[in-house]
Amino acid sequence: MKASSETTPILSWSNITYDVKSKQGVRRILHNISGEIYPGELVAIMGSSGAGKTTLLNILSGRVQGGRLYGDIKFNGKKRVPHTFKRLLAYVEQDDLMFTQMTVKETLAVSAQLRLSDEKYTKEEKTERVESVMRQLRLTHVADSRVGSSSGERGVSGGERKRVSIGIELVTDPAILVLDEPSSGLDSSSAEMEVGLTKEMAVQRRLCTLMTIHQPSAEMVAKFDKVIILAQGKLMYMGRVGEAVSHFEGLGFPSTHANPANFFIDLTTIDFSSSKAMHRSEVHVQALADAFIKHKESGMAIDSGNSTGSFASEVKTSCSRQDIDIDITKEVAAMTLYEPAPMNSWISELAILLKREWALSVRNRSLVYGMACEPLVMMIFLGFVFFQLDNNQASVQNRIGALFSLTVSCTFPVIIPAMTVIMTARDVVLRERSGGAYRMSSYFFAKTLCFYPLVYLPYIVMYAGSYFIAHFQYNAAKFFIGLANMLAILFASMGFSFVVSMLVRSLEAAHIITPVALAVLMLFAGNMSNAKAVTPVLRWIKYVCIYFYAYSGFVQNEFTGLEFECEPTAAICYHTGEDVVRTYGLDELPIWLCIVLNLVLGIAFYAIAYCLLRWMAKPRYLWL
Ligand SMILES: Nc1ncnc2c1ncn2[C@@H]1O[C@H](COP(=O)(O)OP(=O)(O)OP(=O)(O)O)[C@@H](O)[C@H]1O
Repeated sequence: MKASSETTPILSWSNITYDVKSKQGVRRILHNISGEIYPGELVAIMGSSGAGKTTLLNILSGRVQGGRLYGDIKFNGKKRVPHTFKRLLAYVEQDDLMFTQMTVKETLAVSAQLRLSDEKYTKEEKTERVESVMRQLRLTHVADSRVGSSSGERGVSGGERKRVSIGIELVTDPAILVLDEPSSGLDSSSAEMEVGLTKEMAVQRRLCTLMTIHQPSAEMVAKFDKVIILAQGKLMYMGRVGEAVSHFEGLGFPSTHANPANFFIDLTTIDFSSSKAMHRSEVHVQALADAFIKHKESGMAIDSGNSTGSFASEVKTSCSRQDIDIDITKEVAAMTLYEPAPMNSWISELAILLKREWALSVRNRSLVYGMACEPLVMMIFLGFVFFQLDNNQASVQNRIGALFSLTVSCTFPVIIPAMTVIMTARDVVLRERSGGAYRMSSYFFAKTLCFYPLVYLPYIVMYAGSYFIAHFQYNAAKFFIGLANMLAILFASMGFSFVVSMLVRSLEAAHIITPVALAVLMLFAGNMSNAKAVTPVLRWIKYVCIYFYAYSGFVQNEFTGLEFECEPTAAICYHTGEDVVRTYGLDELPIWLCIVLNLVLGIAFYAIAYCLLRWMAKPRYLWL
């Protein structure tokens, strides 16, 4: 594709300079980088590891966070407006962040349904868009296969998965496609196919495509319209591949490689083998950067006859001829809290997300079986360890133990799996959110609503089963009050799992922190310590403790109205259930208030989790 000189570049940037703070002071990551891309061009950013490829890509995509950014970026010749620009730019991340249990077609369909406006596209048009993207990306034959993952979950191949990632973005019909290392983790033929298809789309859709790439094959390089070569954050070259080779040859570095990419990388890689070698290659890179500035300024290739040999030897011996950093355009990027505008109504988002979340939940076999089996196992043990409780003094201890086990079983087995599921999905959700796919509130509702049937149904069976097997007080009112108490602690437990999922960064850390936090809270339930005799300074904890309210509710509900036999030899004898409740200090709050307070705690947990999710998902980008 030939870029016509009379068209305006779709994206142009000048004097991009990016600094970050490091222990040694300010570190310059990019130095005065300028360039432009025209519609229909496929441009590759190349350079060795740490050259600044991803940083440049992120800056141009408006995704850089932190640090100080200078320069100027224009979209279609004008200053970029975050809302318009972000809608027209599609960013494909290096890691394929997708829901592994969804099929290829479902994944693309959800993206189209959420990200294409209902006002502009009919359902049929959205479906046709998905079909056309699948055809274009050669995904039709795997349309109904699960996406899977590279870490063992069965699904499509690595190349197909990468193409699904691209498809998710392409269904929105962007003007600019940005890909971070699209070939990483792929074998050479898949990587070539990837670049080939990207080139095809660039031509067919007049899509401007910018990608970072490490070490492309000669066949891949031949498909690039232009290359941007970076080293140490400095621009070594930007332009056509063939001209790049002659540019460097003109500077006295003849290519000995069949693959131009290897030549560029060899020429611009910093040699870290010793401090002397490092200094030498830094001087070399600086000289190449200066030479390119000169090349651009003169507007023509350096006459090889004049400079062959002399430039190369100059590079080897001298320091930089000009400090390219002194000419920074002092336009500093401001932090923008870019909130992508939703494409569709809240209800329509909720309906799409509910369908997807439900499909994800029921396809997660370990979650479904785990959630169903754990309460049933608990029911059998609770029922038969405390089988047919009677009214002797031993039954007091058994009731106390059974009710505490019931309380605890409504926390750990719910919180840990729910937390794992929420945290595993978090990165995909944040990716979707950064593309403006939906509001966080609709996602939050869909996620919570899908958990309820999975959790509540098995627990209701567990409660009813253990109630009758253990023979708690047979009384309809008591049965339903106990059930309400259990549903309240389950509600609070799920809220708790959301808070931990939003508060803790890594799943490993969450798996350590959560059991410790729950074990501490358990001390305040009123079983291990007397609810009224806790160390005064720590007593407030019981009022934010889901165990305390639930246990208090269960104990009062079961014990009130019971009378116990007193054996003549018994050292301690409880005559009535009320005596037990009083002795344990669990008569402080009426049962209805215990239920209400657990619901209030649950609502508070959900509210905190929602605020944390919104805060986490709110993109804070430096914007030029
Ligand atoms: N926010 C930051 N804080 C500190 N250092 C940073 C930051 N962003 C980038 N860097 C550093 O800047 C350099 C360039 O990083 P970048 O990820 O852009 O390189 P790259 O060319 O994409 O490398 P690779 O091919 O290995 O991914 C690296 O040394 C990196 O550690």
